[in-house]
Amino acid sequence: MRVLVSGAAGSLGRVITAGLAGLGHDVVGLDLVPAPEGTTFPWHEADCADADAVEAVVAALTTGGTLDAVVHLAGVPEELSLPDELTSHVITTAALLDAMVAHDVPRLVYASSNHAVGRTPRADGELTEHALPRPDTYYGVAKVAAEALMRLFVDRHGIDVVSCRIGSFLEEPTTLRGLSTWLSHADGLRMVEAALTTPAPGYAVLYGISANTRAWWDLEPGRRLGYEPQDDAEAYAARIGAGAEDEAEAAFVGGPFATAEFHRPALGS
Ligand SMILES: NC(=O)C1=CN([C@@H]2O[C@H](COP(=O)(O)OP(=O)(O)OC[C@H]3O[C@@H](n4cnc5c(N)ncnc54)[C@H](O)[C@@H]3O)[C@@H](O)[C@H]2O)C=CC1
Ligand SMILES: O=C(O)[C@H]1OC(=O)[C@H](O)[C@@H](O)[C@@H]1O
Repeated sequence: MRVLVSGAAGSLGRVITAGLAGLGHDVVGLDLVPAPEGTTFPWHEADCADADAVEAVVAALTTGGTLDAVVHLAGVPEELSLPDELTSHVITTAALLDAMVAHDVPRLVYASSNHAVGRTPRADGELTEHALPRPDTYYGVAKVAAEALMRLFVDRHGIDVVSCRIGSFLEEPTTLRGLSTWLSHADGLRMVEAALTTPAPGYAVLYGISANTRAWWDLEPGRRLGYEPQDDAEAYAARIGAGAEDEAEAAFVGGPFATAEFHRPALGS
């Protein structure tokens, strides 16, 4: 497949582009910043929040060729102001969706986040794909809004979207929470590959975590799409130690993002 990967210079982007290229896909990178040294695939430097710039990139890639999918990983993975979050996650997604529809690009794989449902209490039990939007931060609000926008485009235009609500994408888990929420690099690639190749998903959501012994987020939605995680954070449990998890952090899906540390006005400073 020929795949445009936004946020290609980032922590997910570097792993996913290298992995997809290794699987034989024809990868094109897109990022605000230049290609990392040694990059061997084509690269476009543009702001995904700039609709004209995104349109120009997608137009160039679809003139005399086809683009099979976009993997949208561009975005700031932290809590910013509400307007900045909306720009980083919703406006960038909108620019890509508009360009995809204009140039018949049929599939989007999106790096959503557990923080879209981060304020869901752990006491509610297993977290399923049917959890209602329940963000823990403005970051989470923006992921919810991006998911709503993608669903609208699926319904209106018949494109396919797989929204991956990622846990903690790291080389290895570093906290007690991470023993439940870890997504290994190899499983991250398996997740994206499944989301790219599963036949006709329509609009689908999955939880992007590894096969962690301590997981309490449902892996079935991913398995239905062909995502079979192989790694387990438990292998690192001894290294992390038995230190008690902060009670407030353990109480919600979003962990620390759901704590009072992030409480602030939605507008103004
Ligand atoms: N790292 C994690 O554990 C998780 C990440 N995610 C999501 O995955 C995506 C990627 O996250 P990471 O790779 O960790 O972040 P990162 O900060 O390492 O990489 C993001 C990349 O996107 C680029 N970028 C940011 N805004 C852009 C824009 N407007 N236009 C073009 N490029 C832009 C940056 O230059 C950077 O190279 C984000 O959307 C994040 O919300 C979701 C859940 C967990
Ligand atoms: O929940 C988590 O562990 C991760 O979730 C995210 O969406 C964030 O981008 C990342 O900074 C967090 O570490």
